[in-house]
Amino acid sequence: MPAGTIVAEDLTKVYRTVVRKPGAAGALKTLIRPEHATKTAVGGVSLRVESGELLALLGPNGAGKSTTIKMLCGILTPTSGTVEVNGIVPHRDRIANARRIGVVFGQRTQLWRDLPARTSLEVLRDIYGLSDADFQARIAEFNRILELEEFWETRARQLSLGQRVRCDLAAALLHDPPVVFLDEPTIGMDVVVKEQVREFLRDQVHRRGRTVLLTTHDMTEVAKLAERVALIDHGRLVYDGKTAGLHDLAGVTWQVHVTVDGAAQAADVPGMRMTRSEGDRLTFVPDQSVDLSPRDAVRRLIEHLPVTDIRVEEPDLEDVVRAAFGAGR
Ligand SMILES: Nc1ncnc2c1ncn2[C@@H]1O[C@H](COP(=O)(O)OP(=O)(O)OP(=O)(O)O)[C@@H](O)[C@H]1O
Repeated sequence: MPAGTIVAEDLTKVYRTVVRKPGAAGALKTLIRPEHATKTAVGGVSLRVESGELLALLGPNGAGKSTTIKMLCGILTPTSGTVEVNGIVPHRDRIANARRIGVVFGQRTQLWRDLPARTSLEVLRDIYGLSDADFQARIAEFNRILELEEFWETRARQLSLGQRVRCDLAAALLHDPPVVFLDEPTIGMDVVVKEQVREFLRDQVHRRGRTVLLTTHDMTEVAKLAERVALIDHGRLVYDGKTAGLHDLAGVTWQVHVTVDGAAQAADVPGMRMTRSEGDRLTFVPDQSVDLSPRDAVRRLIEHLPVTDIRVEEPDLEDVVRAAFGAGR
């Protein structure tokens, strides 16, 4: 398997937890004879990410995204199924795996709280056995987009969230891993820093050919960054394909809003269905049986109606994903 490839087959994780009973007597019972409950957080997920590809893993709270990413990066051992990243089984060969992946958890840091950002990266340089020349070259590369020098001498605990995650990204990629996992990397950041992080990831994928798998709840992020998405719901994959193809899955499509000269009339436009009529304003959607582009729809509407204004509305990705999860249940 080539470096940079992620392959998971039928990946499953069942958590086993102790059922806690209320009250002092309950606590005693739990201690003496604990009862267990099981929870299938991920149930049979198969996916493949090729070298140089960026995949966004989406899903509602509790869908199983973090559990999946933790199995892919070797933090958790799967209950069943197989996983290989860079040709390595991550939970079996943890040291070799750690040298070939980078991991960023948006909510946690791998920096040393009381050390300046620079020193944390220097410690990692020594752990990975990087030469000083390689270290300087890597930092210069990161600096170009992440602007680390602004807070180079600040202790990690005094960094803002955006500064901390920028530094965590540098830390995760310092040893030049082919595969990078990011769990909600931009959570809680302002729009400027979010865009900075996105630009950095785009650069790492397109120019450096890294493979990136990230989880996010931010649909703007997905629309701007990911050509391919995987949707996970109740521990199962409900979609894996092009971001643009999500529209078809959810049955959500573009629509055309038209203003006509005079009062609205019953309009019969081939290949289109009228969904709303208010005064001189009409809304049309394409017939499901017809393969019509928005451009052709506009042409047809102008041919058939006395149009004074026309606007195509693309569906909001947020609505599409909401509809998709409805469909996946
Ligand atoms: N250590 C654990 N022990 C028991 N159950 C767990 C554990 N970790 C997660 N779960 C459960 O497994 C399910 C999947 O959790 P997971 O954190 O993978 O979801 P997620 O998609 O990452 O959610 P979010 O978007 O809220 O971070 C949830 O029902 C969660 O409560």
